[in-house]
Amino acid sequence: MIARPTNPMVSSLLNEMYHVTTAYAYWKAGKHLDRAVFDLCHCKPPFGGEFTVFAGLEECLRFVANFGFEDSGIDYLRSVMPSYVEEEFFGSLKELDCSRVIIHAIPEGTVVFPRVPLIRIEGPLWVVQLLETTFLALVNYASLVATNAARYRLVAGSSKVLLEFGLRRAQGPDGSISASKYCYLGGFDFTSNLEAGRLFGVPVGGTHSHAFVSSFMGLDEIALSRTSENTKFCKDFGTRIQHWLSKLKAKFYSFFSAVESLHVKETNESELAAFGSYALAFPEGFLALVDTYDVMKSGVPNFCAVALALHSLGYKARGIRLDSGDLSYLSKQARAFFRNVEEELNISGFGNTTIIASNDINEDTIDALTKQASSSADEINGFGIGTQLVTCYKQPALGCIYKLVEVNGHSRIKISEDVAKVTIPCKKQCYRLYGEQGFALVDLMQKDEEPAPQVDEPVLCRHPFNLNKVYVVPKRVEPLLQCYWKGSLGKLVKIHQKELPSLKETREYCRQQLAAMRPDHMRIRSPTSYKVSVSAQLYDDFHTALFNEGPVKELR
Ligand SMILES: Nc1ncnc2c1ncn2[C@@H]1O[C@H](COP(=O)(O)OP(=O)(O)OP(=O)(O)O)[C@@H](O)[C@H]1O
Ligand SMILES: O=P(O)(O)OC[C@H]1O[C@H](OP(=O)(O)OP(=O)(O)O)[C@H](O)[C@@H]1O
Ligand SMILES: O=C(O)c1cccnc1
Ligand SMILES: [Mg+2]
Repeated sequence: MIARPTNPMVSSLLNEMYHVTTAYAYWKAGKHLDRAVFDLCHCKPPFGGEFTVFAGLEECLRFVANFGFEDSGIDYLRSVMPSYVEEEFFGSLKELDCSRVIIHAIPEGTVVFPRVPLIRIEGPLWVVQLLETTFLALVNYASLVATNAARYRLVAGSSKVLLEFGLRRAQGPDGSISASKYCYLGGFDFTSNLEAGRLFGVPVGGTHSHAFVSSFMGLDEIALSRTSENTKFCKDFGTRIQHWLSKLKAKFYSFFSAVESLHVKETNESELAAFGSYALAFPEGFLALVDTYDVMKSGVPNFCAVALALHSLGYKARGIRLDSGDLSYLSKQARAFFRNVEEELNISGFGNTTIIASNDINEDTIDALTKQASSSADEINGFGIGTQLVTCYKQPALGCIYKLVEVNGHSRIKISEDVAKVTIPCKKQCYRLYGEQGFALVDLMQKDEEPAPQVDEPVLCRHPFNLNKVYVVPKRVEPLLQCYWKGSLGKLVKIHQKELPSLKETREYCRQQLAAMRPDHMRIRSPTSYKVSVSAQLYDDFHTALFNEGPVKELR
Protein backbone atom coordinates (compact mmCIF):
# COMPACT_ATOMS: atom_id res chain seq x y z
CA MET A 1 0.00 0.00 0.00
CA ILE A 2 1.36 3.37 -0.96
CA ALA A 3 1.28 6.03 1.73
CA ARG A 4 -1.30 8.79 1.60
CA PRO A 5 -0.36 12.18 0.13
CA THR A 6 1.79 14.19 2.52
CA ASN A 7 -0.83 16.89 2.84
CA PRO A 8 -4.10 15.45 4.20
CA MET A 9 -5.98 18.13 2.25
CA VAL A 10 -5.04 16.29 -0.96
CA SER A 11 -8.25 14.32 -1.43
CA SER A 12 -10.71 13.63 -4.23
CA LEU A 13 -12.51 16.81 -3.19
CA LEU A 14 -9.40 18.91 -3.72
CA ASN A 15 -10.82 19.33 -7.16
CA GLU A 16 -12.81 21.82 -9.11
CA MET A 17 -16.55 21.91 -9.50
CA TYR A 18 -16.38 21.72 -13.28
CA HIS A 19 -14.68 18.35 -13.22
CA VAL A 20 -17.48 16.84 -11.16
CA THR A 21 -20.18 18.36 -13.34
CA THR A 22 -18.25 17.12 -16.39
CA ALA A 23 -18.03 13.67 -14.83
CA TYR A 24 -21.82 13.69 -14.48
CA ALA A 25 -22.26 14.78 -18.08
CA TYR A 26 -19.89 11.98 -19.25
CA TRP A 27 -21.93 9.56 -17.17
CA LYS A 28 -25.22 10.80 -18.59
CA ALA A 29 -23.80 10.56 -22.13
CA GLY A 30 -22.65 7.02 -21.46
CA LYS A 31 -19.07 8.04 -22.23
CA HIS A 32 -17.66 7.78 -18.74
CA LEU A 33 -16.04 4.39 -19.34
CA ASP A 34 -14.46 5.33 -22.68
CA ARG A 35 -10.76 4.60 -22.60
CA ALA A 36 -9.02 7.97 -22.47
CA VAL A 37 -5.40 9.08 -22.52
CA PHE A 38 -4.33 12.44 -21.08
CA ASP A 39 -0.89 14.08 -21.18
CA LEU A 40 0.38 16.34 -18.46
CA CYS A 41 3.02 18.63 -19.92
CA HIS A 42 4.24 22.21 -19.88
CA CYS A 43 4.46 24.55 -22.84
CA LYS A 44 7.12 27.00 -21.70
CA PRO A 45 10.00 26.65 -19.25
CA PRO A 46 9.95 29.11 -16.35
CA PHE A 47 12.17 32.09 -15.49
CA GLY A 48 13.17 32.76 -19.09
CA GLY A 49 15.28 29.62 -19.10
CA GLU A 50 15.26 26.55 -21.29
CA PHE A 51 14.72 23.75 -18.81
CA THR A 52 12.42 22.61 -16.02
CA VAL A 53 13.06 20.14 -13.23
CA PHE A 54 10.11 17.76 -13.06
CA ALA A 55 8.85 17.26 -9.50
CA GLY A 56 5.70 16.19 -7.69
CA LEU A 57 5.34 12.68 -9.16
CA GLU A 58 5.50 10.75 -5.91
CA GLU A 59 2.67 12.83 -4.44
CA CYS A 60 0.57 12.17 -7.60
CA LEU A 61 1.13 8.43 -7.22
CA ARG A 62 0.16 8.58 -3.55
CA PHE A 63 -2.99 10.41 -4.56
CA VAL A 64 -3.85 7.85 -7.24
CA ALA A 65 -3.22 4.89 -4.96
CA ASN A 66 -5.58 6.28 -2.34
CA PHE A 67 -8.13 7.88 -4.68
CA GLY A 68 -11.81 7.62 -3.82
CA PHE A 69 -14.82 9.52 -2.51
CA GLU A 70 -15.81 9.13 1.11
CA ASP A 71 -19.43 9.32 2.24
CA SER A 72 -18.96 12.81 3.62
CA GLY A 73 -17.49 13.93 0.29
CA ILE A 74 -20.43 12.46 -1.64
CA ASP A 75 -22.87 14.16 0.75
CA TYR A 76 -21.14 17.45 0.11
CA LEU A 77 -21.25 16.97 -3.67
CA ARG A 78 -24.94 16.13 -3.47
CA SER A 79 -25.50 19.41 -1.63
CA VAL A 80 -23.79 21.52 -4.30
CA MET A 81 -25.01 19.76 -7.45
CA PRO A 82 -28.45 20.53 -8.89
CA SER A 83 -31.22 18.56 -7.22
CA TYR A 84 -32.09 16.72 -10.46
CA VAL A 85 -28.68 14.99 -10.57
CA GLU A 86 -29.50 11.30 -10.37
CA GLU A 87 -28.78 9.48 -7.16
CA GLU A 88 -27.29 6.59 -9.11
CA PHE A 89 -24.44 8.89 -10.18
CA PHE A 90 -23.45 9.47 -6.57
CA GLY A 91 -23.65 5.73 -5.98
CA SER A 92 -21.24 5.17 -8.89
CA LEU A 93 -18.91 7.91 -7.65
CA LYS A 94 -18.68 6.06 -4.38
CA GLU A 95 -17.28 3.03 -6.19
CA LEU A 96 -14.60 4.99 -8.06
CA ASP A 97 -10.95 4.16 -7.67
CA CYS A 98 -7.88 4.01 -9.91
CA SER A 99 -7.94 0.26 -10.43
CA ARG A 100 -8.31 0.73 -14.21
CA VAL A 101 -5.82 3.55 -14.51
CA ILE A 102 -2.31 3.20 -15.95
CA ILE A 103 0.28 5.85 -15.35
CA HIS A 104 3.53 6.37 -17.18
CA ALA A 105 5.83 9.19 -16.16
CA ILE A 106 9.28 10.63 -16.52
CA PRO A 107 11.22 9.99 -13.30
CA GLU A 108 10.99 12.76 -10.71
CA GLY A 109 14.04 15.03 -10.78
CA THR A 110 14.55 14.70 -14.56
CA VAL A 111 15.45 17.82 -16.55
CA VAL A 112 12.54 18.19 -18.94
CA PHE A 113 11.57 20.32 -21.93
CA PRO A 114 8.30 21.79 -23.19
CA ARG A 115 5.57 19.64 -24.78
CA VAL A 116 7.04 16.30 -23.75
CA PRO A 117 4.46 14.51 -21.57
CA LEU A 118 5.72 14.41 -18.00
CA ILE A 119 2.89 12.09 -17.00
CA ARG A 120 0.67 10.02 -19.31
CA ILE A 121 -2.56 8.99 -17.66
CA GLU A 122 -4.89 6.41 -19.22
CA GLY A 123 -8.10 4.96 -17.90
CA PRO A 124 -11.88 5.42 -17.83
CA LEU A 125 -12.60 8.92 -19.11
CA TRP A 126 -14.40 10.20 -16.02
CA VAL A 127 -11.79 8.88 -13.60
CA VAL A 128 -8.78 10.31 -15.39
CA GLN A 129 -10.64 13.58 -15.91
CA LEU A 130 -11.22 13.81 -12.17
CA LEU A 131 -7.45 13.55 -11.59
CA GLU A 132 -6.61 16.63 -13.68
CA THR A 133 -6.61 19.47 -11.21
CA THR A 134 -5.06 17.64 -8.31
CA PHE A 135 -2.24 16.38 -10.53
CA LEU A 136 -1.62 19.90 -11.80
CA ALA A 137 -1.68 21.29 -8.27
CA LEU A 138 0.85 18.67 -7.19
CA VAL A 139 3.20 19.13 -10.15
CA ASN A 140 3.10 22.84 -11.02
CA TYR A 141 4.51 24.42 -7.89
CA ALA A 142 6.77 21.46 -7.12
CA SER A 143 8.41 21.69 -10.55
CA LEU A 144 8.53 25.49 -10.47
CA VAL A 145 10.29 25.76 -7.13
CA ALA A 146 12.60 22.80 -7.84
CA THR A 147 13.61 24.56 -11.06
CA ASN A 148 14.13 27.82 -9.19
CA ALA A 149 16.36 26.04 -6.68
CA ALA A 150 18.28 24.31 -9.47
CA ARG A 151 18.92 27.67 -11.16
CA TYR A 152 20.18 29.17 -7.87
CA ARG A 153 22.46 26.15 -7.55
CA LEU A 154 23.72 26.54 -11.11
CA VAL A 155 24.71 30.17 -10.55
CA ALA A 156 26.14 29.55 -7.10
CA GLY A 157 28.28 26.58 -8.21
CA SER A 158 28.65 23.31 -6.41
CA SER A 159 30.93 24.51 -3.61
CA LYS A 160 28.52 26.99 -1.98
CA VAL A 161 26.26 25.99 0.87
CA LEU A 162 22.65 26.86 0.07
CA LEU A 163 20.21 27.19 2.96
CA GLU A 164 16.49 27.61 2.37
CA PHE A 165 14.97 30.06 4.87
CA GLY A 166 11.53 30.51 3.27
CA LEU A 167 9.01 29.25 5.82
CA ARG A 168 7.98 32.68 7.07
CA ARG A 169 7.45 34.07 3.57
CA ALA A 170 6.05 31.12 1.62
CA GLN A 171 2.48 30.97 0.37
CA GLY A 172 1.06 29.39 3.49
CA PRO A 173 2.02 26.28 5.42
CA ASP A 174 1.69 23.84 2.52
CA GLY A 175 3.63 26.21 0.26
CA SER A 176 6.46 26.26 2.75
CA ILE A 177 6.55 22.49 3.23
CA SER A 178 6.56 21.94 -0.54
CA ALA A 179 9.19 24.64 -0.99
CA SER A 180 11.51 23.06 1.54
CA LYS A 181 11.09 19.61 0.02
CA TYR A 182 11.52 20.61 -3.61
CA CYS A 183 14.28 23.18 -3.02
CA TYR A 184 16.24 20.33 -1.51
CA LEU A 185 15.44 18.20 -4.56
CA GLY A 186 16.66 21.05 -6.80
CA GLY A 187 20.01 21.29 -5.05
CA PHE A 188 19.72 23.18 -1.76
CA ASP A 189 21.64 21.69 1.15
CA PHE A 190 19.57 22.64 4.19
CA THR A 191 16.22 24.02 5.24
CA SER A 192 15.35 25.97 8.35
CA ASN A 193 11.92 24.25 8.28
CA LEU A 194 11.79 21.60 10.98
CA GLU A 195 8.57 19.99 9.77
CA ALA A 196 10.13 19.46 6.34
CA GLY A 197 13.11 17.93 8.10
CA ARG A 198 10.85 15.59 10.05
CA LEU A 199 8.61 14.63 7.13
CA PHE A 200 11.18 14.21 4.38
CA GLY A 201 14.57 13.98 6.05
CA VAL A 202 15.73 17.27 4.54
CA PRO A 203 18.82 18.28 6.53
CA VAL A 204 17.93 21.18 8.83
CA GLY A 205 20.21 24.03 9.71
CA GLY A 206 20.43 27.69 10.51
CA THR A 207 22.07 30.46 12.47
CA HIS A 208 20.48 32.85 14.98
CA SER A 209 18.33 35.95 14.93
CA HIS A 210 18.92 39.64 15.45
CA ALA A 211 16.63 39.46 18.47
CA PHE A 212 19.09 37.22 20.28
CA VAL A 213 21.77 39.87 19.86
CA SER A 214 19.62 42.80 20.79
CA SER A 215 18.16 41.01 23.82
CA PHE A 216 21.52 41.44 25.59
CA MET A 217 22.32 44.66 27.35
CA GLY A 218 25.76 44.21 28.86
CA LEU A 219 28.73 41.94 29.37
CA ASP A 220 27.73 41.03 32.90
CA GLU A 221 24.95 38.88 31.41
CA ILE A 222 27.50 36.29 30.30
CA ALA A 223 28.16 35.39 33.93
CA LEU A 224 24.51 34.33 34.19
CA SER A 225 24.96 31.60 31.56
CA ARG A 226 24.28 28.09 32.85
CA THR A 227 27.43 26.02 32.90
CA SER A 228 27.07 22.27 32.98
CA GLU A 229 29.42 20.31 35.21
CA ASN A 230 31.28 18.53 32.47
CA THR A 231 31.77 21.58 30.31
CA LYS A 232 35.34 22.50 29.59
CA PHE A 233 34.33 26.10 29.83
CA CYS A 234 35.78 28.33 32.45
CA LYS A 235 33.39 30.32 34.54
CA ASP A 236 35.33 33.32 33.36
CA PHE A 237 34.44 33.02 29.69
CA GLY A 238 33.52 36.73 29.73
CA THR A 239 37.01 37.62 30.90
CA ARG A 240 38.51 35.41 28.22
CA ILE A 241 36.65 37.06 25.39
CA GLN A 242 37.56 40.50 26.70
CA HIS A 243 41.17 39.40 26.81
CA TRP A 244 41.00 38.36 23.17
CA LEU A 245 39.24 41.53 22.18
CA SER A 246 42.05 43.55 23.80
CA LYS A 247 44.55 41.49 21.91
CA LEU A 248 42.74 42.23 18.68
CA LYS A 249 42.69 45.91 19.58
CA ALA A 250 46.43 45.87 20.17
CA LYS A 251 46.96 44.27 16.76
CA PHE A 252 44.22 46.29 15.16
CA TYR A 253 46.09 49.12 13.51
CA SER A 254 48.53 46.83 11.80
CA PHE A 255 45.60 44.75 10.52
CA PHE A 256 43.59 47.47 9.04
CA SER A 257 45.67 50.55 8.47
CA ALA A 258 45.95 49.58 4.83
CA VAL A 259 42.31 48.67 4.41
CA GLU A 260 40.21 51.09 6.38
CA SER A 261 40.30 52.98 9.62
CA LEU A 262 38.46 50.82 12.08
CA HIS A 263 37.67 51.55 15.69
CA VAL A 264 37.65 48.31 17.55
CA LYS A 265 37.37 50.19 20.78
CA GLU A 266 33.82 50.96 19.76
CA THR A 267 32.63 47.36 19.53
CA ASN A 268 29.27 46.93 21.08
CA GLU A 269 29.58 45.22 24.45
CA SER A 270 26.06 43.86 24.51
CA GLU A 271 26.73 42.22 21.15
CA LEU A 272 29.92 40.73 22.58
CA ALA A 273 27.85 39.39 25.48
CA ALA A 274 25.33 37.89 23.05
CA PHE A 275 28.07 36.19 21.01
CA GLY A 276 29.76 34.94 24.18
CA SER A 277 26.53 33.48 25.48
CA TYR A 278 25.74 31.86 22.16
CA ALA A 279 29.19 30.31 22.12
CA LEU A 280 28.60 28.93 25.62
CA ALA A 281 25.37 27.37 24.40
CA PHE A 282 26.90 26.03 21.15
CA PRO A 283 30.67 25.81 21.55
CA GLU A 284 30.96 23.51 18.55
CA GLY A 285 28.74 25.27 16.07
CA PHE A 286 29.29 28.91 16.86
CA LEU A 287 28.09 31.05 13.96
CA ALA A 288 27.29 34.68 14.69
CA LEU A 289 24.97 37.13 12.96
CA VAL A 290 27.27 40.14 12.79
CA ASP A 291 25.21 42.99 11.32
CA THR A 292 23.00 44.02 14.23
CA TYR A 293 25.08 47.12 15.05
CA ASP A 294 27.93 47.49 12.58
CA VAL A 295 29.56 44.67 10.69
CA MET A 296 33.18 45.80 10.63
CA LYS A 297 33.30 48.12 13.60
CA SER A 298 31.61 45.71 15.95
CA GLY A 299 30.24 42.40 14.67
CA VAL A 300 33.37 40.96 13.08
CA PRO A 301 35.85 41.94 15.81
CA ASN A 302 33.41 40.72 18.46
CA PHE A 303 32.97 37.45 16.62
CA CYS A 304 36.73 37.04 16.35
CA ALA A 305 37.22 37.69 20.06
CA VAL A 306 34.71 34.96 20.91
CA ALA A 307 36.09 32.61 18.24
CA LEU A 308 39.62 33.06 19.62
CA ALA A 309 38.42 32.43 23.17
CA LEU A 310 36.75 29.24 21.92
CA HIS A 311 39.94 28.32 20.10
CA SER A 312 41.96 28.72 23.28
CA LEU A 313 39.63 26.14 24.84
CA GLY A 314 40.02 23.69 21.96
CA TYR A 315 36.90 24.56 19.92
CA LYS A 316 36.59 25.79 16.38
CA ALA A 317 34.10 28.55 15.58
CA ARG A 318 32.06 28.08 12.41
CA GLY A 319 31.60 31.58 11.08
CA ILE A 320 29.43 34.61 10.53
CA ARG A 321 26.25 35.58 8.75
CA LEU A 322 25.88 38.94 6.98
CA ASP A 323 22.25 40.05 6.60
CA SER A 324 22.43 43.64 5.32
CA GLY A 325 24.54 46.16 3.49
CA ASP A 326 26.80 45.54 0.51
CA LEU A 327 27.39 41.84 0.87
CA SER A 328 30.33 41.85 -1.52
CA TYR A 329 32.19 44.66 0.18
CA LEU A 330 31.47 43.40 3.68
CA SER A 331 32.40 39.82 2.92
CA LYS A 332 35.73 40.97 1.46
CA GLN A 333 36.41 43.10 4.54
CA ALA A 334 35.50 40.26 6.88
CA ARG A 335 37.60 37.77 4.91
CA ALA A 336 40.59 40.15 5.04
CA PHE A 337 40.14 40.47 8.82
CA PHE A 338 40.02 36.68 9.25
CA ARG A 339 43.16 36.26 7.17
CA ASN A 340 44.95 38.87 9.23
CA VAL A 341 43.93 37.13 12.42
CA GLU A 342 45.28 33.89 11.03
CA GLU A 343 48.61 35.46 10.14
CA GLU A 344 49.13 37.74 13.13
CA LEU A 345 47.99 35.30 15.78
CA ASN A 346 49.11 32.20 13.98
CA ILE A 347 45.70 30.51 14.13
CA SER A 348 45.77 28.00 11.34
CA GLY A 349 42.63 27.92 9.18
CA PHE A 350 41.09 31.06 10.69
CA GLY A 351 41.25 32.78 7.30
CA ASN A 352 38.77 30.18 6.00
CA THR A 353 36.11 30.94 8.58
CA THR A 354 32.69 30.50 6.96
CA ILE A 355 30.82 33.57 5.69
CA ILE A 356 27.11 33.14 4.99
CA ALA A 357 25.22 35.94 3.23
CA SER A 358 21.48 36.54 3.44
CA ASN A 359 18.97 39.36 2.80
CA ASP A 360 16.57 39.15 -0.07
CA ILE A 361 18.90 37.12 -2.26
CA ASN A 362 17.92 35.80 -5.67
CA GLU A 363 19.73 34.26 -8.64
CA ASP A 364 20.81 37.67 -9.92
CA THR A 365 22.29 38.62 -6.54
CA ILE A 366 24.18 35.33 -6.38
CA ASP A 367 25.40 35.91 -9.91
CA ALA A 368 26.48 39.48 -9.09
CA LEU A 369 28.19 38.46 -5.86
CA THR A 370 30.01 35.62 -7.56
CA LYS A 371 31.25 37.99 -10.25
CA GLN A 372 32.25 40.61 -7.67
CA ALA A 373 34.33 38.08 -5.72
CA SER A 374 38.06 38.76 -5.84
CA SER A 375 39.82 36.51 -8.29
CA SER A 376 41.97 34.89 -5.60
CA ALA A 377 39.05 33.41 -3.66
CA ASP A 378 35.34 33.55 -3.12
CA GLU A 379 34.64 35.39 0.10
CA ILE A 380 31.11 34.11 0.57
CA ASN A 381 30.79 30.41 1.35
CA GLY A 382 27.05 30.11 1.42
CA PHE A 383 23.69 31.81 1.08
CA GLY A 384 20.59 31.79 3.28
CA ILE A 385 17.63 32.42 0.98
CA GLY A 386 13.95 32.80 1.70
CA THR A 387 11.42 35.04 0.04
CA GLN A 388 12.53 35.16 -3.56
CA LEU A 389 13.28 31.46 -3.70
CA VAL A 390 10.11 30.03 -2.24
CA THR A 391 7.66 32.54 -3.69
CA CYS A 392 9.33 32.13 -7.10
CA TYR A 393 9.32 35.89 -7.28
CA LYS A 394 10.65 35.97 -10.84
CA GLN A 395 7.76 33.85 -12.13
CA PRO A 396 5.06 32.86 -9.69
CA ALA A 397 3.42 29.99 -11.62
CA LEU A 398 4.28 27.21 -14.01
CA GLY A 399 1.68 26.55 -16.68
CA CYS A 400 1.55 22.76 -16.86
CA ILE A 401 -1.53 21.56 -18.68
CA TYR A 402 -3.45 18.27 -18.70
CA LYS A 403 -4.93 17.52 -22.09
CA LEU A 404 -6.90 14.73 -23.71
CA VAL A 405 -4.84 13.17 -26.51
CA GLU A 406 -6.74 9.96 -27.30
CA VAL A 407 -10.19 8.40 -26.73
CA ASN A 408 -10.93 4.76 -27.56
CA GLY A 409 -7.84 4.68 -29.79
CA HIS A 410 -8.78 7.87 -31.71
CA SER A 411 -6.38 10.79 -31.48
CA ARG A 412 -7.81 13.99 -30.01
CA ILE A 413 -6.51 17.54 -30.24
CA LYS A 414 -7.05 20.95 -28.67
CA ILE A 415 -6.52 23.78 -31.13
CA SER A 416 -5.52 27.26 -30.07
CA GLU A 417 -4.78 30.55 -31.83
CA ASP A 418 -1.57 30.48 -29.84
CA VAL A 419 0.44 27.77 -31.55
CA ALA A 420 2.37 27.07 -28.36
CA LYS A 421 -0.88 25.88 -26.81
CA VAL A 422 -1.94 23.42 -29.51
CA THR A 423 -1.79 19.94 -28.00
CA ILE A 424 0.05 17.16 -29.76
CA PRO A 425 -2.42 14.28 -30.07
CA CYS A 426 -2.00 10.48 -29.71
CA LYS A 427 -0.79 8.17 -27.00
CA LYS A 428 2.95 8.75 -27.10
CA GLN A 429 6.28 7.40 -25.98
CA CYS A 430 9.22 9.75 -25.73
CA TYR A 431 12.93 9.19 -26.05
CA ARG A 432 15.98 11.26 -25.25
CA LEU A 433 18.64 10.76 -27.90
CA TYR A 434 22.26 11.27 -26.88
CA GLY A 435 25.12 12.14 -29.23
CA GLU A 436 28.75 11.10 -29.48
CA GLN A 437 29.87 13.59 -26.85
CA GLY A 438 27.50 12.17 -24.27
CA PHE A 439 25.12 15.15 -24.29
CA ALA A 440 21.41 14.92 -25.00
CA LEU A 441 20.68 16.08 -28.55
CA VAL A 442 16.93 15.93 -28.82
CA ASP A 443 13.75 14.67 -27.13
CA LEU A 444 11.68 12.73 -29.62
CA MET A 445 7.96 12.01 -29.28
CA GLN A 446 6.53 9.07 -31.20
CA LYS A 447 3.25 7.23 -31.36
CA ASP A 448 3.30 4.61 -28.64
CA GLU A 449 3.19 1.71 -31.08
CA GLU A 450 6.17 2.88 -33.16
CA PRO A 451 9.41 0.94 -32.65
CA ALA A 452 11.96 2.64 -30.42
CA PRO A 453 14.86 4.47 -32.11
CA GLN A 454 18.00 2.37 -32.33
CA VAL A 455 21.57 3.28 -31.43
CA ASP A 456 23.68 4.18 -34.48
CA GLU A 457 20.63 4.24 -36.77
CA PRO A 458 19.51 7.58 -38.20
CA VAL A 459 16.17 8.77 -36.83
CA LEU A 460 14.18 11.45 -38.60
CA CYS A 461 13.23 14.11 -36.05
CA ARG A 462 10.70 16.69 -37.20
CA HIS A 463 9.88 20.03 -35.66
CA PRO A 464 6.29 19.64 -34.41
CA PHE A 465 5.04 22.83 -36.07
CA ASN A 466 7.19 23.67 -39.07
CA LEU A 467 9.06 21.91 -41.83
CA ASN A 468 12.43 21.77 -40.05
CA LYS A 469 13.77 18.26 -39.81
CA VAL A 470 17.00 16.63 -38.86
CA TYR A 471 18.47 13.13 -38.89
CA VAL A 472 19.89 12.16 -35.51
CA VAL A 473 22.21 9.19 -35.13
CA PRO A 474 21.99 8.43 -31.42
CA LYS A 475 24.79 6.89 -29.41
CA ARG A 476 22.33 6.27 -26.61
CA VAL A 477 18.54 6.09 -26.53
CA GLU A 478 16.75 6.69 -23.26
CA PRO A 479 13.01 6.01 -23.01
CA LEU A 480 11.60 8.84 -20.93
CA LEU A 481 8.18 7.52 -19.93
CA GLN A 482 8.21 4.61 -17.50
CA CYS A 483 5.24 2.75 -16.09
CA TYR A 484 4.65 3.67 -12.44
CA TRP A 485 1.09 2.54 -11.82
CA LYS A 486 -0.98 -0.28 -13.24
CA GLY A 487 -4.22 0.00 -11.38
CA SER A 488 -5.28 -3.61 -11.52
CA LEU A 489 -2.23 -4.49 -9.45
CA GLY A 490 -3.41 -2.04 -6.80
CA LYS A 491 0.19 -1.03 -6.18
CA LEU A 492 3.14 0.44 -8.00
CA VAL A 493 4.19 -1.73 -10.93
CA LYS A 494 6.94 -4.21 -10.52
CA ILE A 495 9.94 -2.06 -11.47
CA HIS A 496 8.94 0.64 -9.01
CA GLN A 497 7.08 -1.50 -6.57
CA LYS A 498 9.92 -2.01 -4.14
CA GLU A 499 10.03 1.63 -3.32
CA LEU A 500 10.13 4.92 -5.06
CA PRO A 501 13.55 6.54 -4.73
CA SER A 502 14.12 8.50 -1.55
CA LEU A 503 14.14 12.28 -1.75
CA LYS A 504 17.90 12.20 -1.30
CA GLU A 505 18.28 9.78 -4.22
CA THR A 506 16.02 11.95 -6.37
CA ARG A 507 18.12 15.01 -5.46
CA GLU A 508 21.30 13.21 -6.51
CA TYR A 509 19.61 12.04 -9.74
CA CYS A 510 18.58 15.64 -10.44
CA ARG A 511 22.13 16.84 -9.82
CA GLN A 512 23.41 14.30 -12.34
CA GLN A 513 20.74 15.31 -14.84
CA LEU A 514 21.72 18.99 -14.62
CA ALA A 515 25.40 18.15 -14.94
CA ALA A 516 24.82 15.93 -17.97
CA MET A 517 23.04 18.52 -20.12
CA ARG A 518 24.97 20.72 -22.51
CA PRO A 519 25.85 23.82 -20.43
CA ASP A 520 24.54 26.31 -22.99
CA HIS A 521 21.02 24.82 -22.62
CA MET A 522 21.31 25.31 -18.86
CA ARG A 523 22.43 28.96 -18.95
CA ILE A 524 20.12 31.06 -16.82
CA ARG A 525 20.08 33.89 -19.36
CA SER A 526 19.75 33.52 -23.14
CA PRO A 527 20.13 29.74 -23.21
CA THR A 528 20.44 27.84 -26.49
CA SER A 529 17.18 26.19 -27.35
CA TYR A 530 16.92 22.42 -26.97
CA LYS A 531 15.25 20.40 -29.71
CA VAL A 532 11.94 18.72 -28.98
CA SER A 533 10.79 16.79 -32.02
CA VAL A 534 8.17 14.38 -33.28
CA SER A 535 8.56 11.32 -35.46
CA ALA A 536 7.44 11.48 -39.08
CA GLN A 537 4.39 9.37 -38.26
CA LEU A 538 3.35 11.50 -35.30
CA TYR A 539 3.91 14.64 -37.39
CA ASP A 540 1.52 13.29 -40.03
CA ASP A 541 -1.15 12.32 -37.49
CA PHE A 542 -0.79 15.65 -35.71
CA HIS A 543 -1.14 17.70 -38.86
CA THR A 544 -3.99 15.57 -40.18
CA ALA A 545 -5.84 16.19 -36.90
CA LEU A 546 -5.03 19.90 -37.13
CA PHE A 547 -6.37 19.96 -40.67
CA ASN A 548 -9.50 17.93 -39.90
CA GLU A 549 -10.50 19.61 -36.64
CA GLY A 550 -9.49 23.21 -37.37
CA PRO A 551 -12.27 25.48 -38.66
CA VAL A 552 -11.93 26.89 -42.17
CA LYS A 553 -12.02 30.64 -42.03
CA GLU A 554 -13.69 32.67 -44.74
CA LEU A 555 -12.14 35.95 -45.82
CA ARG A 556 -14.13 38.57 -47.70
N1 LIG B 1 27.27 43.57 -3.73
C1 LIG B 1 26.01 43.36 -4.05
N2 LIG B 1 25.67 43.17 -5.32
C2 LIG B 1 24.38 42.97 -5.67
N3 LIG B 1 23.39 42.94 -4.80
C3 LIG B 1 23.67 43.12 -3.51
C4 LIG B 1 24.99 43.32 -3.06
N4 LIG B 1 24.95 43.46 -1.73
C5 LIG B 1 23.67 43.35 -1.35
N5 LIG B 1 22.90 43.14 -2.40
C6 LIG B 1 21.43 43.02 -2.43
O1 LIG B 1 20.94 44.32 -2.39
C7 LIG B 1 19.75 44.41 -1.62
C8 LIG B 1 19.94 45.41 -0.49
O2 LIG B 1 18.70 45.65 0.03
P1 LIG B 1 18.42 46.70 1.14
O3 LIG B 1 18.95 48.02 0.70
O4 LIG B 1 16.98 46.58 1.54
O5 LIG B 1 19.32 46.08 2.27
P2 LIG B 1 19.82 46.71 3.58
O6 LIG B 1 19.27 48.04 3.77
O7 LIG B 1 21.27 46.58 3.59
O8 LIG B 1 19.23 45.65 4.61
P3 LIG B 1 18.15 45.75 5.74
O9 LIG B 1 17.06 46.67 5.27
O10 LIG B 1 17.68 44.31 5.87
O11 LIG B 1 18.88 46.23 6.93
C9 LIG B 1 19.48 43.01 -1.11
O12 LIG B 1 18.54 42.41 -1.97
C10 LIG B 1 20.82 42.31 -1.23
O13 LIG B 1 20.68 40.93 -1.46
O1 LIG C 1 15.69 37.76 3.03
P1 LIG C 1 15.15 36.42 2.69
O2 LIG C 1 15.73 35.86 1.43
O3 LIG C 1 13.67 36.34 2.75
O4 LIG C 1 15.77 35.41 3.82
C1 LIG C 1 15.29 35.21 5.06
C2 LIG C 1 15.37 36.45 5.91
O5 LIG C 1 14.58 36.25 7.00
C3 LIG C 1 15.25 36.74 8.12
O6 LIG C 1 15.02 38.06 8.40
P2 LIG C 1 13.67 38.87 8.15
O7 LIG C 1 13.58 39.19 6.71
O8 LIG C 1 12.51 38.19 8.77
O9 LIG C 1 13.96 40.19 8.93
P3 LIG C 1 15.11 41.23 8.62
O10 LIG C 1 15.35 41.25 7.15
O11 LIG C 1 14.55 42.52 9.12
O12 LIG C 1 16.29 40.76 9.37
C4 LIG C 1 16.71 36.53 7.80
O13 LIG C 1 17.52 37.36 8.58
C5 LIG C 1 16.79 36.76 6.35
O14 LIG C 1 17.13 38.08 6.07
O1 LIG D 1 18.64 30.22 10.61
C1 LIG D 1 18.59 31.39 10.21
O2 LIG D 1 19.55 32.16 10.27
C2 LIG D 1 17.32 31.90 9.60
C3 LIG D 1 16.24 31.09 9.42
C4 LIG D 1 15.10 31.59 8.85
C5 LIG D 1 15.04 32.87 8.43
N1 LIG D 1 16.10 33.67 8.61
C6 LIG D 1 17.23 33.19 9.17
MG1 LIG E 1 14.79 40.54 5.40
